[in-house]
Amino acid sequence: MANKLINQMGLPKSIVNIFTARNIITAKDALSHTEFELMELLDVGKEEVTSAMAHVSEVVCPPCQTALLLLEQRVLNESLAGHLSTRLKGLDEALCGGIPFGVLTELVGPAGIGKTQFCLKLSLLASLPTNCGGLDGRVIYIDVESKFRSKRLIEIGINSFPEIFLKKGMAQEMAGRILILHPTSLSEFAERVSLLQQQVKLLIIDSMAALVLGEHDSEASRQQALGWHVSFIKSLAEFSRIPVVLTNQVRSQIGDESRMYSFQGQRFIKLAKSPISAPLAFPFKITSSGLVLLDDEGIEMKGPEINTIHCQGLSLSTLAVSSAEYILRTKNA
Ligand SMILES: Nc1ncnc2c1ncn2[C@@H]1O[C@H](COP(=O)(O)OP(=O)(O)OP(=O)(O)O)[C@@H](O)[C@H]1O
Repeated sequence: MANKLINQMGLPKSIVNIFTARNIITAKDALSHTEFELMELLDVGKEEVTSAMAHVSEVVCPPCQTALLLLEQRVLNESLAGHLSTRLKGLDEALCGGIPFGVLTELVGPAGIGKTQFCLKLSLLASLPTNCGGLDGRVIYIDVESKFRSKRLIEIGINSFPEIFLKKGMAQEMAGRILILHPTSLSEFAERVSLLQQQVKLLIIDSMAALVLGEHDSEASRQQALGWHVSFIKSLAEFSRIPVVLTNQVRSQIGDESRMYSFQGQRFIKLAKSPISAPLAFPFKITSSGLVLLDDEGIEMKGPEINTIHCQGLSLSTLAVSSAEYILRTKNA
């Protein structure tokens, strides 16, 4: 707007010529002066300058918007952008339809909480036909630590969508839509990024931390690499307008990193850092059909508790779903 040309604003030709003669070409050039300076510079009267500047300001000023209009636009953008339904009623409602397209969604929690189980279910949902509520697409599943189990995928499919998975050949067809990659680095994946054009409707990276840790020795170089990785994946999400889900394991400062927690108490999915939802926590369990919410209402969390991940020795164990800034947490959060 500031670079808009004075001679294209519908001002009288006489005044345009005076501006041009004094090398005042754009709206910015004109608006950088006070009216008195312009009177002196252009050698014209106050009335003419005031009227010309009012016209220039009007042309370059962004149109007025009400709060209601901004809200309506946001809702419209959201619905155009789309969501991948998780089929977890409370979570979908809080997320305005599910995992959003075009942005990164991070699943973070301790080992064994259910991040991979959640990813398996999302993969199935993206590959299901649209008349069954899916996206009828292909999925790229970056399985960094070789935790993908096709047997478990089929088990979740049969128990969640028996009408599809029990039909002859359908389980194979659905599973065939999920392409598993085992890159040892993101650069290796980046070389195959053209795969995203082939009807891919979901990208999963399980786990992001492992992808970065595998490539770099020192903490400083990891953090630097993470910045690059996140920008790259963010732009992939924005460019391809598909949901991108990353997992990230929270590790205990004291514990043995490799062992799974036993989760004696209740597991919770917390919705943290969502730009559209209240900070909610949903109790869940894992069954043969995948993650199941025990309550669709959710518990509203007040204060910093929403960003806390509980793991060992506590009754509350958490899987956090967040769709905002990305933080590499290699220590107990
Ligand atoms: N068939 C099943 N029925 C019920 N629960 C299951 C089944 N298969 C796996 N689980 C549960 O899933 C949990 C493991 O989840 P998952 O592998 O998703 O963990 P994760 O968060 O991805 O861990 P990591 O960070 O180590 O990859 C186990 O606690 C187990 O209780």
